Amino acid sequence: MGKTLFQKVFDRHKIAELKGGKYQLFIGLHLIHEVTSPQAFAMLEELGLGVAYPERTFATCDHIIPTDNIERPFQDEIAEEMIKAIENNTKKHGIKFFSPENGEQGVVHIVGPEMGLTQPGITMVCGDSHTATHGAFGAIAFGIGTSQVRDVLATQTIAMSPFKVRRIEVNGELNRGVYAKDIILHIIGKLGVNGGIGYAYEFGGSVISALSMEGRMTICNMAIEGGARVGYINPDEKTYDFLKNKPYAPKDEKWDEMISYWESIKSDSDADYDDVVTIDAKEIKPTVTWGINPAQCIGIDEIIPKGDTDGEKEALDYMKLEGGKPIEGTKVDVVFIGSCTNGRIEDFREAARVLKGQKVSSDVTALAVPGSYSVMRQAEKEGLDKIFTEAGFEWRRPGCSMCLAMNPDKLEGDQLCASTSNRNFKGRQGSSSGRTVLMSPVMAVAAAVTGKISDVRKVFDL
Ligand SMILES: CC(C)[C@H](C(=O)O)[C@@H](O)C(=O)O
Ligand code: SF4
Repeated sequence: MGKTLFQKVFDRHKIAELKGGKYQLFIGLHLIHEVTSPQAFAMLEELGLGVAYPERTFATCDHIIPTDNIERPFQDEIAEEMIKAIENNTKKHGIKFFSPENGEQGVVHIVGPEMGLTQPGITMVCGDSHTATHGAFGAIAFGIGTSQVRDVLATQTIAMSPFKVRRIEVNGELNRGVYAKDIILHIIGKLGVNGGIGYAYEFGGSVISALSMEGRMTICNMAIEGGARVGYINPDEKTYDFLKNKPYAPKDEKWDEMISYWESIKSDSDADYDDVVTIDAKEIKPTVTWGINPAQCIGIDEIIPKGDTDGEKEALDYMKLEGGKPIEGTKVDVVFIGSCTNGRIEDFREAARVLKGQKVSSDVTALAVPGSYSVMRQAEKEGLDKIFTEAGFEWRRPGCSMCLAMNPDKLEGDQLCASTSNRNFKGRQGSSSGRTVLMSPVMAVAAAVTGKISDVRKVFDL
């Protein structure tokens, strides 16, 4: 029996066998941000320890950063303290900081790949649950808690048990108006928010292979929303083309050497999976959430569940939606295009393509927030920002923004937000009664233009 990429990469990074089925695993790359690193550095300080491999650690600031007025000091004192802490900690320990001042800042899961730090066959961690995003390159990447951030800073290793591996194959031809976001929402809808607990998800099949690297990142980004801490895709030519010439990508002979390593860690064709799920692309429609977790989703032309279970009742109640009715036509107050799920250049290109020449509905507030300075610069170079602003969107500076509202971008009261982010939990977007409906960027544009949750296939000539 052959091995999966997960098994090969895990085995290669094992240092020692520990008690209870755990291993000490070497971590190739550690990304840090301002929310989960300050206490980790404080714990190191208390223990009198330094950072073992500062050259394998990279920092950015994303959650708390304002997206309109980025003048320092930030108006919010806590935000200012947090950015100061990461500035000081990175300086003290000789860690590279992708700052707004040097024009390299962005959401951590967008910056890693665009810098060429995210590479196939590495182990990587970040004190952030959406770290599996980097699995799109064939890395074994997962989120860790603050005490593990401390451990990785101090030792560059972590204690963990391997995951089982579930292969999720998506084959066939995608329907019109269906994007990576719809695919992953559909998968989570099918397998549930807890379906992936204990598993790494290996995404494959002809539909996944045909996706761009941006689309693949959207898929892996949401693995955790299905309970899987790791989500990955075997590397291929697209992966290598994306990586080539990125600032931290291997160069010259090292590049050729790495290609042979990357090829060697792909899952074998006879790999032994713990589970296999096959999905026919024809089943997948433009998908939206109607509830309070990402598995509570339906095709845009489907009916909201009636509320037969307590979970459904709770969700309908919170969302102020009526079971048994269509979701299409529900009034939208805010539209948010951005986040580490859908804040990449391809997302803004596709959103701008359908938005061009249209106007945001007069009662909708619409934000377009690039995932990083690099995305922002590229979008502006292509004139995409103009398309957004002329339509009535606000074009902002990079950050997590309204994805979780640890910054001034927040919903008010029970506003309903059509959002390209990854979580529709209660209160997620900054108001304790705010409502989130997850969808793809083009669906968000359709919502912005019509002021309602709409079927993109009816609104635009795709
Ligand atoms: C703040 C951070 C720890 C958190 C995470 O772990 O994912 C955030 O990024 C999120 O998306 O909820
Ligand atoms: S964009 Fe959202 S999901 Fe991504 S890291 Fe920021 S807060 Fe978390």
